[in-house]
Amino acid sequence: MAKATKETPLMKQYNAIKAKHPGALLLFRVGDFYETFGEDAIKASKVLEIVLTKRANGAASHIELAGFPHHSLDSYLPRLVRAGNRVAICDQLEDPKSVKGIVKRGVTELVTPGLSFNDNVLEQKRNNYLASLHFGKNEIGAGFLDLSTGEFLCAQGNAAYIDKLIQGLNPSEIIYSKGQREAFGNQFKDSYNTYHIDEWVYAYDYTYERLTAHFGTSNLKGFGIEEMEHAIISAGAILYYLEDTEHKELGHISSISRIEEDKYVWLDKFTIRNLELVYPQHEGGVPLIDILDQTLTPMGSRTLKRWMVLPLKERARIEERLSIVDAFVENSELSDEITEHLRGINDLERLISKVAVGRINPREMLQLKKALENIGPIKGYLENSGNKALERLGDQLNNCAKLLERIKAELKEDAPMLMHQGGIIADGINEELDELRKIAFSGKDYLVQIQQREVEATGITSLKIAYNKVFGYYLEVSNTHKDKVPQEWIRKQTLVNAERYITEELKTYEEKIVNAEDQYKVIEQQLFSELVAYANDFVGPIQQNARVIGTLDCLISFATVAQINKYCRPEINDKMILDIEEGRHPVIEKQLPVGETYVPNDVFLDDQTHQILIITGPNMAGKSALLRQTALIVIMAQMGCYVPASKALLGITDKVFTRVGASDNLSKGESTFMVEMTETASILNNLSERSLVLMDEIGRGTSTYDGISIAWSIVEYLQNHDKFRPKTLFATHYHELNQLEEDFPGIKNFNVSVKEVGNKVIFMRKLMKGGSEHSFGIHVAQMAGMPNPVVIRAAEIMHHLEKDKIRNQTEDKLKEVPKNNFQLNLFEADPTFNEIKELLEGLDINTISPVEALLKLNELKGKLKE
Ligand SMILES: Nc1ncnc2c1ncn2[C@@H]1O[C@H](COP(=O)(O)OP(=O)(O)OP(=O)(O)O)[C@@H](O)[C@H]1O
Repeated sequence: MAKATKETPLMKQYNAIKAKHPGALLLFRVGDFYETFGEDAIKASKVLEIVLTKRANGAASHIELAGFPHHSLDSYLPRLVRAGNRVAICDQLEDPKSVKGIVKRGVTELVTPGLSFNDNVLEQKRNNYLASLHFGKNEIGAGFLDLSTGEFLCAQGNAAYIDKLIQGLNPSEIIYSKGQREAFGNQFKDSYNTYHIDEWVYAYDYTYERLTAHFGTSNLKGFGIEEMEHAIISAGAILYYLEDTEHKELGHISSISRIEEDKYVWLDKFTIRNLELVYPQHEGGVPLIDILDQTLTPMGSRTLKRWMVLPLKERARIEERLSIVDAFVENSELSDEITEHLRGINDLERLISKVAVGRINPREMLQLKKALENIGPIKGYLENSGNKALERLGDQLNNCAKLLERIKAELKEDAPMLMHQGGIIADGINEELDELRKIAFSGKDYLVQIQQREVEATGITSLKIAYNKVFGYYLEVSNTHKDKVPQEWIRKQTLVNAERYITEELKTYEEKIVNAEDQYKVIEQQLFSELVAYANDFVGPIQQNARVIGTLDCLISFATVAQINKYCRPEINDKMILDIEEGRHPVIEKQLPVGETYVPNDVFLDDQTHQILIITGPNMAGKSALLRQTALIVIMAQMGCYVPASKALLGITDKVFTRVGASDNLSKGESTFMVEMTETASILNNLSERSLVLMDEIGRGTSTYDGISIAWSIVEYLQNHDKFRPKTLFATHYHELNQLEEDFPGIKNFNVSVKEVGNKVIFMRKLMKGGSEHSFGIHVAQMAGMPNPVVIRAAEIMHHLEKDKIRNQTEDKLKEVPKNNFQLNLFEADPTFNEIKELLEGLDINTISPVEALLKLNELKGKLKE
C-alpha cells in the first residue's frame, strides 16, 4: 500500500505490534517515554489528563500522540486499567545504544482488570479474581484465578450455584468463549468486565492438556477435578489466557482446588446481597464485614472475605475454628503477643508470587525479610500454647531460616526500590563487587594514593595524575624530573615543559573507574537475581505460611471482635434446633444513637412445633432486623465466629435463603413484584432439610388479595413439604396469616410488640407470642409527615375494614366504605374534584357555544365515572 510505505519505520513497527493486540491500549516505549497513538492517545489523554498532541507520521499523515515518562507507569497504569482498559505494555527489547536503526520492541505484559501484579491496581484487602466460564448443556464450569496470589480454584454446577460463586468471589474480569456470548448474557445480568476468547480454546482435550502440562502431572485426579469436564475447560482456558497476555512465569500457581459445594453453606446470591455480608446494598450502608474485620494483614482480610461467602457445614471444622477463637479470648496475653508480630507481616502472599514471576524489587525483598522475621516468633508462641489446634497451626508455619539468613546477609538494610539505583547488595558478599564499589565511590582517593606512592618510589615531587579524553588518566612529569621516570612507563605525549605517561596499573584502574559504576550495578543485579532464584525454592512453604497467617489473623480478629462487642461462643450440634437467646443484630447495634441500646430477642425454631414463625407487627417495629439477625448469627457461627447473643444452640444449617427487602432490578426491565416472585421461586425449588428461610413481606408487591393468597400458599407449602421442613421466619403485614397457626402444628404466631400511649406508638422491639391486631401503618404515615386529611381518612377507612373483619363478612369491603363526614377535607385531597374545579373555573360562559357546552358537560360527567 502506498500509504504504508510512507510511514516512518517507527510507526510501521508500532502498527505491526498494535495489530497483534486488538482491543488493547498499547503503551509504546520510545526512549524514556511511553507513547500512545491515534485512538489510544485520545483515550489515554482523557483518562490520564495528559496533553494530546499531533505528530507527523512520515509523509502519510498526522497522528494523535499522548505520552508520559516511563517512571510514571506505576501511577498511570492503574488509572487506565481501572477505567476498564486492557493495557499492552510494549518495551524496548534491546539497548538502544548498542543498535543501529530501529530498536527491537515487543509486548512484555498485557494488564487486564483481572490480571495484574501492580500494587496500585490491586486492593490489599480483596482478592483480584479472573473468572473463566464454560456453559455446558446442564451445568456451568467456572475457573477462578488470583494471579497476584497464585490461588487457583474451580467449580462446576447449575446456573444458580455458579451465579452465587460469581456474586461471592466478585471477579474483576470474566472470560468466556466467543461462541457463548448469548449464554453468558442470558445468565449474568450484572455488568462485568468481560473478554471473549477464540472458541477453539474452550475444548476439553486442549484444556486438559494445558492443565496437566502446567502442573507436570499425568492426570488431574490428585486435584479432585478429573471428572469435572466443564470446570477443567474453564480453568484450562485461564492458562491459555495467561500466555496470551504474556504471563509466562507461573511458578506460584502450584495447585488447583475444587470449591467443594457440599462443604459450604449454600448462600444464594440474593442472600449475600440482602444480608449485606461483604458489600453494602446502598451507598452509606455498612456490611457485616466492616464490623468483623479487625485483621492486621492483607491475607487476613482476604481470608475473612472468603469465609464470609463460604461458611462451613462441617461441624468439626467449625468447632476447630471456634476452639481457637476461644483460646485467644481466654488468653489475651497470647493474642497480644501474636498480634504484635502480625503487624510486621505485610502481603507475604503477593510478595512470594512476585518472587515466583521474577517481579520482586529489592525493597519488596526487604518486606519479605521482615515478614519472615515475624513468622519464627509466631510459630514459637503457637507451638508452646498448650492448645492442640494452635499447635497444629504452628506446625504448618515454616520460618524459612536459610532464606531469611541469606536475605539478611546479602541485602542492604536500605536497599532502594529500583534496581538501577544501586546500593542493593551488602558489603562482603562478593569481592569484585566490593572493589568496584570502592572504586566507584572512592576512585579519586585511590588515584591520590597511587600518586603519593609513585612520588615516593620515583622521587618525582611534581608528579601529578590527570585525565583527558584522548588517552584517559596519565601521569605528568615536568621536564626537570624526566630522567627519573621508570622504564615501564609508556610515554604518550610531550609538552613544552612536561611529558605525559601511562602505566599498566593506571590503565587497568582507569577502565575500572570509568566502568565501575555500571559494572557494580550489573553485578548487583546478578546477585539479586540469584537471591530471587534462591527464594524461588521457598514459594511452597511461604505460600503455606501466608495461608496459616491469613487463618490466624482472622481468628484473632474474631476473638477481638467478640470481646469488644460481647459476643458468645455458639454451640454447634447436629440437632434440628435453632435456639438463640438474647440475639442482637451485629451491625444495627453498632449504629444506634448514643443512649439507645439494642433490644435483644430470643428465637426458637425446630422441625416440629416451631418450624415456621409468622411474625406480625407494626411497620418499623423491627421485624426485618429480627429476621436478618437470625441469619447473620447462623452464618457467623458457621464461619467459626462468636455471635451477638447470650446463648446460641445451633443445629447445622446447610442453606440460608432470604427474600428480604427489595432488590431493585427495575433497570433490567423487571418489576419489583417479578423480582420478588423469581427470588421466592428459587427458594422453594432449592429447599433442604436443614435450610433456614427468611421471608419478609412476601406478596406486598401486588394487590392485597393476591398478596395474602400467595403468602398463604407459600407458608402452607413450607409446612407441608413432602420431604423437608425448613426452619422459616415469615414476617408479614397480613394478619390474616395468623389463622394458619390453628391449622398447622408447626406454625406459631409471634409479634414484635409496640405500646400505644395515647395517640402515640412506642416501639418495644420485643418478640412476643401471638399475632398482632393491626399494623400502625397509619401512625407511621403520620410520623412521616403525611398531610393530616389523608391520615384521618385512612384511619376511618381502616376502622371500617377492621369492623368488617370482626363480623367476618366476605363482601367486597371497599365498596361499603361509608361516605365520609369531613367532606371538605376529603375534597381537598380528592384529585378528581380538583380537576373538575379547574375545568369549571377555566370556562368562559360568554363565549362558549351550546354544542361546546354540551361536550364539556359530558367530559365533566366522564370525570366523575373515572
Ligand atoms: N431490637 C432492636 N433494638 C433497637 N432498635 C431496633 C431493633 N430492631 C429494629 N430496630 C430499629 O428499628 C428500625 C426498623 O426496624 P425494621 O426495619 O426491622 O422494621 P420492620 O418491622 O421490618 O419495618 P417494616 O415493616 O416497615 O419494614 C431499624 O432500622 C433499627 O434502627
